[in-house]
Amino acid sequence: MSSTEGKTITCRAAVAWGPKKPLSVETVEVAPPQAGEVRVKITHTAICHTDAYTLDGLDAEGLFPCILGHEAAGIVESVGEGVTEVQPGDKVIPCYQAECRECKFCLSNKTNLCGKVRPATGNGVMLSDRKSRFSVNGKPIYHFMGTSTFSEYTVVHAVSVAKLNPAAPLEKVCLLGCGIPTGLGAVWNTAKVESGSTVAIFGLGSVGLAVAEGAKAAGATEIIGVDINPDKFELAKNFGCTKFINPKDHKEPIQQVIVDMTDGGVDYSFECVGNVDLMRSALECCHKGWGTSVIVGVAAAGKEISTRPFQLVTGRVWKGTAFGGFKSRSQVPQLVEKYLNKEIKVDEYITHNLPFSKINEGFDLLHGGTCLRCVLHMDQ
Ligand SMILES: NC(=O)C1=CN([C@@H]2O[C@H](COP(=O)(O)OP(=O)(O)OC[C@H]3O[C@@H](n4cnc5c(N)ncnc54)[C@H](O)[C@@H]3O)[C@@H](O)[C@H]2O)C=CC1
Ligand SMILES: N[C@@H](CCC(=O)N[C@@H](CSC=O)C(=O)NCC(=O)O)C(=O)O
Ligand SMILES: [Zn+2]
Ligand SMILES: [Zn+2]
Repeated sequence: MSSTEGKTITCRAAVAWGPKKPLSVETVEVAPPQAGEVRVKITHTAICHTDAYTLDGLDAEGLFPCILGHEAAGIVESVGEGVTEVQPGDKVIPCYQAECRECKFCLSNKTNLCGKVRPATGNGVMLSDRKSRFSVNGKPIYHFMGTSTFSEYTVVHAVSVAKLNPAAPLEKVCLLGCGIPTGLGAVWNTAKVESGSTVAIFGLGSVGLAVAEGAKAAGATEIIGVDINPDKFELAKNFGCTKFINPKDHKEPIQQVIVDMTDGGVDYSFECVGNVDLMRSALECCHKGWGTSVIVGVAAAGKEISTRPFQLVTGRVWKGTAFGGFKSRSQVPQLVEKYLNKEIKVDEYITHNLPFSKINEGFDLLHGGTCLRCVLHMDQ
């Protein structure tokens, strides 16, 4: 039993007071976990583009003030009534895609989505009482994605906690909380890329590179990387890309360039930017009759996709993925094992490490074009 069990913890957190405002690292109060909840001491958290997307005011569900962060790892500090699957001292990853294993989504083999806590997490509160566990001098601060990992301590729903192998290095496996599983799973679960396939990847950030790694592992023979930043291409080779295209080097639409170079189009494409025009290009570069395009990128509130219906009538498939289609509590531990067995990369995605106190520098790095993932160390 921890000395803080049942008590409010006062700790550091990076508060987003409003859209486009720098985060403010300050003292927050974190209330004890209620029934069905877990309080986690976050040891390491990365910054994902989706954090920046919400901070920039682009998130339809964005609420302020809030504590962002959703790609992290830590150690259970205490659990609320009825929680039996984890206990204080366990190494865990908070999962924004919950897995209650009871709702109709969880009972379906067709999706990794879960309906139990999503109505609460989309409103920045906990399910049991529709209230927040965070406050600053008594003023409530919203949760984010049911994770809020930009805090030394956070409270999450027990159905959102993946228990890890105690041998897992938290400073590395924190990245298995979002981007890497999303890219790998987009290939393995959502598209189900077969050996010998041709693949096009739009956007060679962490997610796009994980798509490349997943496609290579699936036996794809041609993996075309598309990015407007040529500095990404050398790096992308190490993840499996075999060819590169910079749309800025071509007058024709990028989808035509790809159709011309692949005898009619690719078998699979993945949009990993969040740009609706690129989503159209990604669909239209797919092969007639069977080509499948997966939307991974998160587009700003209000944005919509469009294409000619004829593209679908003639056999192309347009789909999307959330967290790569992985069922979180069940499969994140398996991904950790794959990492420990050197079957998947993690270290290669970490380009920067910073103390938590420098979180705003971490966001600047994200926008700089040279950072894949920056890991924040919460004890610094
Ligand atoms: N669906 C899901 O579950 C998840 C979605 N995401 C989303 O995936 C997207 C990618 O995430 P990250 O890899 O972290 O982002 P990132 O910003 O690191 O990578 C984006 C890449 O796209 C390139 N790019 C930008 N505009 C382009 C254009 N017009 N044409 C070609 N390339 C272009 C950039 O140079 C960069 O290399 C984001 O929208 C993020 O919100 C991230 C994690 C999970
Ligand atoms: N609140 C956003 C939702 C944006 C989105 O699509 N989020 C992804 C994860 S992105 C992680 O980096 C996701 O899993 N969506 C499914 C879900 O249940 O939210 C908006 O409203 O646009
Ligand atoms: Zn993310
Ligand atoms: Zn569920």
